[in-house]
Amino acid sequence: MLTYDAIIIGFGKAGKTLAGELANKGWKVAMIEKDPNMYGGTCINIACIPTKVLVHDGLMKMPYPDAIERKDKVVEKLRENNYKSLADNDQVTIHVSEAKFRSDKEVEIELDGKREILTAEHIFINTGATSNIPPLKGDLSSDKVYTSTTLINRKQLPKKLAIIGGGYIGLEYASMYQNFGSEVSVITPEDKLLPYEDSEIAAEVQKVLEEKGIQFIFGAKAEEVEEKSEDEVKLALSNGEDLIANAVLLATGRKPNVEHLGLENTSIELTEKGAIKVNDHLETKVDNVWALGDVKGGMQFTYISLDDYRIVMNYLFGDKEYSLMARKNVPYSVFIDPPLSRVGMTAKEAEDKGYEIAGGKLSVASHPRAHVIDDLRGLFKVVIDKKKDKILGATLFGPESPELINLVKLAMDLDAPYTYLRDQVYNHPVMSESFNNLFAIE
Ligand SMILES: Cc1cc2nc3c(=O)[nH]c(=O)nc-3n(C[C@H](O)[C@H](O)[C@H](O)COP(=O)(O)OP(=O)(O)OC[C@H]3O[C@@H](n4cnc5c(N)ncnc54)[C@H](O)[C@@H]3O)c2cc1C
Ligand SMILES: NC(=O)c1ccc[n+]([C@@H]2O[C@H](COP(=O)([O-])OP(=O)(O)OC[C@H]3O[C@@H](n4cnc5c(N)ncnc54)[C@H](O)[C@@H]3O)[C@@H](O)[C@H]2O)c1
Repeated sequence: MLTYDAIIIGFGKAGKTLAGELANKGWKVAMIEKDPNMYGGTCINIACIPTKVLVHDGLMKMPYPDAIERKDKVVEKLRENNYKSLADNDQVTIHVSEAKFRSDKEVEIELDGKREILTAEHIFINTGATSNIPPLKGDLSSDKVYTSTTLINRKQLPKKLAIIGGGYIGLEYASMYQNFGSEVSVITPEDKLLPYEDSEIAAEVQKVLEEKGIQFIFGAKAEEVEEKSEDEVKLALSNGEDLIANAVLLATGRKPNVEHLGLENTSIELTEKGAIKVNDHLETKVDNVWALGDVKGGMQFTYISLDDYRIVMNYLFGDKEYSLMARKNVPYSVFIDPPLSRVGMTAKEAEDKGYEIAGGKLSVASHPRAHVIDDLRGLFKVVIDKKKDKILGATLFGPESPELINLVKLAMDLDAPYTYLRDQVYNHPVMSESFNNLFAIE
């Protein structure tokens, strides 16, 4: 049996950051990662970074095969950097193996062809999530059926791409592949786009994406996939329509990676949605066994995984004050063209919670910077608590919104009145100066 101070399962954002920090504090750390192509985790290898390289290169009108090649180089470089950051640390041992719990504090791996048991007082589970495969009849192992991971390894641009699911992945891939020149159809069971977003902005997103040429099929599910020819499949939809495509993307959510983890050999419990159940400090039902990132459910973002790391570090070495409850406003962006970004509540959510609200609204086309960059698409909206003059939320659909939203988040976290963003001296001509007008609320 090999004994460590900490065992970390999964080389994801929280896990790798934690490994480095614990090692720097003198802990002997075992990092277990099942796939050497995943050093650094999901984000840099198969998710945020490769997709955003492709989003960028699609906008630049780079030919698709060249963009795929550039994406591979970026990923390789980042993976190598991530590997080195831990491999060069004498306190860290990297084991390449699938990890499986044998008991609450024992983890089995394969080492030099033999089974080996590792133990530690502290164990951190950071195994991420994996694509949900929808219940679809037909051969899902077909070389024309993809997940978000496999589609971006396809070397040749699909002429016709059918996307099942209209969430983050569905929309980002739709926008990106349309920019490269694919004809894209998105099939979604909902009756409109982005049902949880401000409805006026969601309608604007739909209009802009449809103007790009993306087709949306609402209120429908894909039921069966059937090979038509060497490079075509037929999708049978629940509304009776058929769709012919060269590639099908399954973009129907991601589920926590708990399979094969041997949790049945422990007292660790799962939530109804199959995530690892944790308390406010991310500890599981077993003392000193923690779960961080996608595997513990909730919002699935890299920066949430990083913030989970902060919670655990604060608990182990700090004042124990930081927790899930103490986490402030979390912004997010969907990297469609132009991007959609959001923090806090929509007007409807605020009203449903009983706030007396006022709203600010600005068409991107009315702002000078939009003319400078020749992109007039989009709409910005903010929601204010009328009684306290505080910002309740912002939904920004337009160029540079992924940067802008962090300014609003900062003002909200600092509990600043909305007039703070309204009355700032901003430089010019930039997008943030639109806040002078967006927050000019009666
Ligand atoms: C296509 C796509 C695009 C995305 N874009 C963004 C974006 O732009 N911005 C953003 O913030 N988020 C984005 N996300 C979400 C983001 O990628 C995830 O939230 C984040 O990577 C989760 O990180 P994590 O720390 O939970 O673990 P991960 O990074 O998922 O790491 C888990 C690791 O554990 C390993 N593992 C699993 N099981 C075992 C086991 N039993 N033994 C050993 N190792 C194991 C896996 O191989 C993996 O390397 C995107 C996701 C996808 C799919
Ligand atoms: N920019 C970013 O930060 C970013 C980008 C991509 C992914 N992500 C993360 O990855 C996660 C997963 O993304 P996602 O788009 O797969 O999930 P999602 O939960 O955002 O959307 C899934 C969509 O699939 C639909 N769906 C479910 N079952 C279906 C079925 N059988 N047929 C047709 N449609 C079906 C749902 O109605 C929903 O619209 C997101 O929650 C997000 O946190 C983040």
